[in-house]
Parts: sequence; C-alpha cells; structure tokens
Amino acid sequence: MAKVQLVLNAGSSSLKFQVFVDDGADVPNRIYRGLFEGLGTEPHFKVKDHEGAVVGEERWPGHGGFGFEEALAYLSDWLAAHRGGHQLTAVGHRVVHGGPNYSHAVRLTPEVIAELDALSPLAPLHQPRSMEPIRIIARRVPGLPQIAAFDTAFHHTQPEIGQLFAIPQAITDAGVKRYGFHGLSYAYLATQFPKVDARLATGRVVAAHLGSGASLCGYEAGRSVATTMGFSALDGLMMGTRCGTIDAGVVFYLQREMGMSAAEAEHFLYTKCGLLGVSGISNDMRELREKAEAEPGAQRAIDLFVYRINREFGSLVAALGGVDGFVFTAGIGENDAATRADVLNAIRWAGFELDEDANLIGAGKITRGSGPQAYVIPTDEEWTIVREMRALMSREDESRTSAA
Ligand SMILES: Nc1ncnc2c1ncn2[C@@H]1O[C@H](COP(=O)(O)OP(=O)(O)O)[C@@H](O)[C@H]1O
Ligand SMILES: CC(=O)OP(=O)(O)O
Ligand SMILES: [Mg+2]
Repeated sequence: MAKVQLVLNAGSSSLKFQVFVDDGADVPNRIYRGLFEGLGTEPHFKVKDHEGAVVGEERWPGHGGFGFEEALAYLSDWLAAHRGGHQLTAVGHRVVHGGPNYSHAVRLTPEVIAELDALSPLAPLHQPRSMEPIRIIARRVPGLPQIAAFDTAFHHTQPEIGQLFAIPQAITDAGVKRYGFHGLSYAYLATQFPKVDARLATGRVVAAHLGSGASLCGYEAGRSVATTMGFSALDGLMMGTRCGTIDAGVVFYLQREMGMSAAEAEHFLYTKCGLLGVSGISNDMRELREKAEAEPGAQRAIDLFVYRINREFGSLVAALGGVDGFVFTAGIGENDAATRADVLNAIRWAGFELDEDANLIGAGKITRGSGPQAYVIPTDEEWTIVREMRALMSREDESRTSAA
C-alpha cells in the first residue's frame, strides 16, 4: 500500500485536493490532483493523475446535502480502493488566516485549532470553511497528523510601515493591521521565478492573482514587500463578489442611511459587490466576456476591474520604487487573454508592451520589446502546502533528535 500525503484547499463551494507520494523528496511527487465542486448544490468529483488523465469522476445530481463531510468520506474510500490502496500519513490544509503569530506552517493540535477558530471574525467568508475539514478529519481519523499552511504567512516579510494603518498603536497591537492573503499562491510563483526569468528572481515584480478573490503582490528578490489585501480579504482589487478597497465612510453610510446592520453590511460587501454587483449579471469573468457587447453593465464591470488593477499596480510600483516584471495567475489571470491584454494596455505607462500572439497562447512570456516583461505562470497552492508540511516535519524531527 502506497504511503501518501493529502493536501486540501477548502473554498466556498469547492474542495480542491492533491495527493503526493510520502517519500520526503524535496520536489513533491504528485500522483493525483482533483476537486469536488458544486458542494451544496450539484456536487461533482473529478480526479486526474500526474499526467492529467482523468482517473475518477462522479456526480450526485440534486444532492444539496453533500458537503465536506460526504466529500471527505468519498475521497477516503476512493483512495483506499484505488490502485492497491493508499495509506494516508498526513494531511495539509490551506488555512486563510494565520493571524500575527504564524509565518510558517503549524501542526494542528486542539490548542492551535482553537486559536485559528478565534481568527474567524478577520476572514468570515474563508476561515470557518478552512477549519471545517480539519475538524472532520480529527474526528474520523484521530491521531492522523494534520498541519495548516497560511495565506497570510508569505507576507510576514513586508516592512513594518507597510503593515500599519494610520490608527493608534494600541489598536495595531491588538492585531488591526495589514496581513495580506493569497500567500500560498505567491510563494509558489516565487519558486518558479528563477526558471522563468532571472530578472523576476532578483528584481522588483508585481504578480496578479486574479481568481474569485483577487490581489496583487509586490516582490523584491522573491519576497513580499507589499500587497493589496490588508486586514481582511475584502481589501484591494475588485473581485468576483467583493468590493475591494472602499472608503470606510461607505460602510457607515450603508448602516446609518440604508438601514443595514453591521452583519448585513459585511455580507453585502463580501457577496453582492465586485463583478457581480457592478454588472448585475455575474461574478464569473467568462459570462461577462460573453455578454460584454450586448450588456453595458458587463462591460462596465470589466472596465472597472481593469482600472482598479492599474491603480493598485501604480501603488505597488511606488512601494517597490520601480518594476522589472509582471506575472498573471489564477482563474482569470491564467485563462482570460482579453483581461490580460486590457491590463497590459492599461500599464503601458510602466513600459510593458503586449505581444498579442503570445498572449493568445497564454503561457510563458506575453510581452515584447526592451522594457519589463510580463508572464503567465499557473499557480499551485497545494504544492506550497506540501512543501511547508515537509519542512515543518523535518524541523520537528531535528528538534526531537537534538533533544534526545
Ligand atoms: N476560461 C476562463 N476565462 C475567463 N475567466 C475564467 C476562466 N476560467 C475561470 N475564470 C475565472 O476564474 C474564476 C475562478 O478562479 P479560481 O482561481 O479558480 O478561484 P478560486 O480558487 O478562488 O475559486 C472564475 O470565477 C472566473 O471568473
Ligand atoms: C483569500 C482569498 O481571497 O481567497 P480566495 O481567492 O480563494 O477567495
Ligand atoms: Mg482561490
């Protein structure tokens, strides 16, 4: 029976996973990559092997009661039954918020789980979802090692000034500061920079993670020095359903003049705004692109999405003192050539020159000329998690050895 490590990435309606051989190799050896999507509505399971061939697929039409619990039970049975069976040795999880304390992965003990639960108010859309599979597995397989890797951890290298809001120190000390998110994705991109272009690895780079959540990260020599998300995953760019940066005065206005409670205003800004709110049509860029010619709302949403990226890009370039490269990643960044073209045309002022043909192919370098270059690099959050998990376990082994 093959020993394997499982990595889970729990989203709002999906559960992505990857399975790696537990061989301690520095470059993780992936054997399966898959997801459950449509949880709570029309669940659908699909898994591919390391060559991308589909090796499992199942649907549960109309099974609204099929959630993480059912998905994890199905996955565990599938792994046990497949190719002579697989023995799980550890599970790694994407946890969105690690708070001020965690700049690396951590082993999930009951105390750590309680500490991470307490961060839910900082990421109300994400943290409770991140924590659910951890609890289910702890109950189903007590004793199975579980670790958490955090979206916030990669941004611990931001200078202190970049983490501050202009508020009294006592409130900053209570944790009200800029954390930044999508760090598992940005950490993965940084590992690819040297393979893609040496200037990315050593220079000043802005990467755009454009998925259902969206943010930009400014890197200096592969380390995060500034990012558009701050205290919560509501900040920065316009997203699928989130507003991004908004004048705090609007939040009070929604409550005082429009009769929303604090909870209603929060729900509104997380789930009814962004591409969905502006277009009145959809949070999905594919649908907006299809309808952009006929529906002015769809085009306006796309225009604002791009405008906000250009504005926030300018702010990161100011923080970096210049820019040597740009990277696109995640659902929109990897798949939507039209958005990439719009963004590169918007940031021409920084010297980027779109290569239309390369952009249509959508892999590798998509600019030309003598200025800074832009690239498409597909992200892989689960790869960062398994690497973090192995690093944590070898640190633990070392400290056990030196204590002995
Ligand atoms: N082929 C495509 N063309 C344009 N946009 C796409 C395409 N595929 C996915 N997207 C966009 O990517 C989003 C999902 O991105 P993803 O990175 O998978 O997000 P998440 O992991 O946060 O769910 C979708 O909502 C959609 O807007
Ligand atoms: C932190 C965050 O916004 O994550 P996602 O893009 O998965 O919603
Ligand atoms: Mg995501």
